Amino acid sequence: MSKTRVYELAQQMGIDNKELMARLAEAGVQVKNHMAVLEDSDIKAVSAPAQTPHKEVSQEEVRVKPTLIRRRAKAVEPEAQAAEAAPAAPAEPEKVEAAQPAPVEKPAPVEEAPKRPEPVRARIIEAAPAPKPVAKPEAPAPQAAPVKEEKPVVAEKPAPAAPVAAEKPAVEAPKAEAAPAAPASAPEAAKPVEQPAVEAAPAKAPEAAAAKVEPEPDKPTATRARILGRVEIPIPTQRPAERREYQRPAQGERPAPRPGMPRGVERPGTERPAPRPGAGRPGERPTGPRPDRPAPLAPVEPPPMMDDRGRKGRKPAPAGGTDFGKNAKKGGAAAGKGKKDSFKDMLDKRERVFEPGPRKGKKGKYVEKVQVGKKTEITVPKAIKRIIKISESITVGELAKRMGIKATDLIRALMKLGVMATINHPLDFDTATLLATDFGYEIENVALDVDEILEAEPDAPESLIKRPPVVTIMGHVDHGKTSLLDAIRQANVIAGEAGGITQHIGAYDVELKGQKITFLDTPGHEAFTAMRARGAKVTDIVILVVAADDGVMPQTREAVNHSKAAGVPIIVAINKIDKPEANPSKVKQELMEFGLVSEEWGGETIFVEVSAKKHLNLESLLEMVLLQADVLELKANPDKTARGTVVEAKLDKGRGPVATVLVQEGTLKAGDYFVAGIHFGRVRAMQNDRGEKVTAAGPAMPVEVIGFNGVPDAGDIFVAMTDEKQAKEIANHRQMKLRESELAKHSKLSLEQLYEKIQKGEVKDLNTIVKGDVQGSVEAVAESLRKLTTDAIRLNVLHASVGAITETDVNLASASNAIILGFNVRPEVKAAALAEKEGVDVRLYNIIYDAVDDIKKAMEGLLEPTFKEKYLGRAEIREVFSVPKAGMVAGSYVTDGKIIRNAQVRLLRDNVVVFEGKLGSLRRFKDDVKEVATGYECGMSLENYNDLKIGDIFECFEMEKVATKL
Ligand SMILES: Nc1nc2c(ncn2[C@@H]2O[C@H](COP(=O)(O)OP(=O)(O)OP(=O)(O)O)[C@@H](O)[C@H]2O)c(=O)[nH]1
Repeated sequence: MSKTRVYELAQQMGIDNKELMARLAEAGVQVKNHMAVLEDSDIKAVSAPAQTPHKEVSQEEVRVKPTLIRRRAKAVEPEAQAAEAAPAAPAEPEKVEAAQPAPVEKPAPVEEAPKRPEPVRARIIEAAPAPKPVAKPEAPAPQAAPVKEEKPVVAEKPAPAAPVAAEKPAVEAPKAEAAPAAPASAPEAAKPVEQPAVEAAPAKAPEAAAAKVEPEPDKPTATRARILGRVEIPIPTQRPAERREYQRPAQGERPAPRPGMPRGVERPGTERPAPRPGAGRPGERPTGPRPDRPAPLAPVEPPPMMDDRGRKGRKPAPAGGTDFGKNAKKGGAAAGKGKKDSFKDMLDKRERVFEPGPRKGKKGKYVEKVQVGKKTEITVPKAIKRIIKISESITVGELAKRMGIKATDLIRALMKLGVMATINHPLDFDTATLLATDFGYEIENVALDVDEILEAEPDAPESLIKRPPVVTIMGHVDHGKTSLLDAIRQANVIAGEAGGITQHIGAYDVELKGQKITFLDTPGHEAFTAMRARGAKVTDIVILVVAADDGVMPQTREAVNHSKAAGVPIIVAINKIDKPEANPSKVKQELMEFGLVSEEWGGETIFVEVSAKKHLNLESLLEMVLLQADVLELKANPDKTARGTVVEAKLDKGRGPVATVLVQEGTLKAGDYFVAGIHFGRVRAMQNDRGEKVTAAGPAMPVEVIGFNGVPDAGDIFVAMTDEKQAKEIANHRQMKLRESELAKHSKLSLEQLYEKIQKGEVKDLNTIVKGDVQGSVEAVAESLRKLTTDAIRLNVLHASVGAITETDVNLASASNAIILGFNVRPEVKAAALAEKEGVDVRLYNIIYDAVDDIKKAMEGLLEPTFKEKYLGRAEIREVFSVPKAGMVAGSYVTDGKIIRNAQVRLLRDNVVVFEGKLGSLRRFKDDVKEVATGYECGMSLENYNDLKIGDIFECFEMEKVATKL
């Protein structure tokens, strides 16, 4: 080769000029620079077999230590190519560690291997120059192992092992299409299996080399490469290689590598797997790529991904796609123009795709849209809308809503005024006005003038007709009030409506000679007073019962005073005249001092001597009542909407709230709307005291009305209305008023309590809440308790109503440090639990006097350590059986706690105690058991009590001795 210059040869050899010059120097050829012309002999000198491997462009091997070779080479086998393709590897200066020096038999250089134990650094030579050697057919020819010469890897220092390695690749040349690193014959040189690392780090060499491979694909097939050793592959730090199946292409159908697109890039799945630890024994033949293992050095994701993304319109990347980093440009340039993206580009592209940050894309897809929001316009309502109409009061939340502001702002404004309020706090007209003004609003009070609406219109005299008198019986304890009422009623029933079943509805009417008399069935002045305190004027005539054998007693006196205060005429019934010791005269005499002078003694008071027991003079008593009624000229207009008074009320499990209404004027008809106290409703049904259904009730007729929305209080004025809306409004209005007053009362009370405690030291207030089964007893208890107030202790009844003790009651008690007194009622399960938690004392009684007695003792500090009931559990009756000998047995389900055989038990029906005593039996299936826990069924019977009904509740408890609290 004449006129071959150094740089040309270097190019042909795929090495750089310096290196060639160094080799030339080694070979004794002196050149000045890369432009120097070389003689053929010179060229031969540097192309000597021993050195050929070094001249290989696409492979380098370095013996790092005796047992380790670092090598970078282009694979001969497809796998190898693929591996190379894993071009993600950083540029060329890849360092690969070969496991062993790979002892090789044949080629001489192999033998040298052991002689060169010193580690050598390998370097991949750029692929660009590699093609040239291929073009030189003679280069490989001269040597026994021409293939070796084509080794793509060139060690800085000739590595003897390299040639050895080169031998094998030859065999695999046919498949070596992929061995882009090895031009033409090169494929053989690079033993793919051995150099995973190399493949991982292939430079651009592959592409260029691959292109050259095509011309002589079959050349290398003659021999088979041998394994020199294993290459230790550094653990990739970039990104894990993808695990893909490698499919070895069939011989002959090897596709020509496209220029600019390295094999590996196209087929990333062929990355060579990492050698297993310990697998790198010298001479061990590689088993080929292990597709099941991830290639450790496959830092770049396969391009197909990009293709898959279908991103179009991107500028085609230059060839030399495996280049990265500093070699990227170079490689790209060297490889010429490719149609595909370079890896770097692709990587960039990929990054772009996944980049979370805003990025300006072609379509603006990733451009952050900064939209400037439209400024909210603050609208000012028209003057007419700035007037808020309220009805007496309004809650904080509602006022805020109407003004279009936040409730918190309003609460803040209230705090400035010194009012701590919640969103549901009611504001009166004045406060609301004050607040609204601050926010530019006006408040208009459109409150209902309830009194005006409910005011009874005066009736025209001609519309008034005679009505029956309403009578209340009063008297001292045990003087026979109840007996007299019963006797009158009994006599009346027998005389008139035999067969009628008398009902306790709190009032009833009797008839005498065609004239009716209505009796209120709540004897005692407490009830009378309580009703009167509510503004109810119900009673026309009072029958004062005085036992002829006992005379005037304290309560007799009270009754007289109450009656007089109410302006109600009194008819005195001297009872028990059947008794031998009866002394009616004494009674008359005693009553004189109260201004009750009998007619026979020149007075105006009617006295009738009766015997409730013997039914003596009952008729004459009634006659006197009618006579008195005549004197009173009791009249009413029946032809108008009804007005009346609630006499008694209760919550009936089946029918809901039920109240006995005494109609005082007008006529109440079924279907009428009405308002009663804080409740309203519509008359769904009515029945009289004999349980008969009635459709209309005229003046002085007591009827039980169903259709209330809540349980009214005794003494509530009942007004029938034609307008439902109005009835509802009035009731709601009253409710709000009541709440306000209760709130005020409670806070005032506790403040006073605190003040008094500070001022008076020992003085205490005792707050109570009274719950009972019927209104009458509740009123009576409340009244009795109030009377217990002494100089030392003031007794307050905070709340008294009909029904079970609820959580609300307990809460109120807890807040006011009150005790709860229950009469024939029980706490609901949740209420009992809450009471326990809050430490609220709940005392349950069946007898009013027991309660009063307890309170009295407590107030006097005489309350002895007592037994307190300990709640154990509840069971609900699901089925009732009649068992011979045993009586009624209840199939029950324990809903709470446990039922204990020997504990005490009470039977509750609608939360009212109907029996208290002991269990007769407690069984599970056929066995007697000591206790049954929650969730189990059992059979229960009561000792001496058989009135068991489905739905009744057994409440199990035991008595515990506790220290007195009060
Ligand atoms: N001998 C006799 N005994 C009577 C008569 N009326 C009532 N008694 C008895 O007197 C006792 C009390 O009678 P009640 O009707 O319960 O008296 P009360 O006034 O209703 O009693 P309290 O409800 O406790 O206020 C009972 O034992 C009655 O049997 C009567 O006319 N003659």
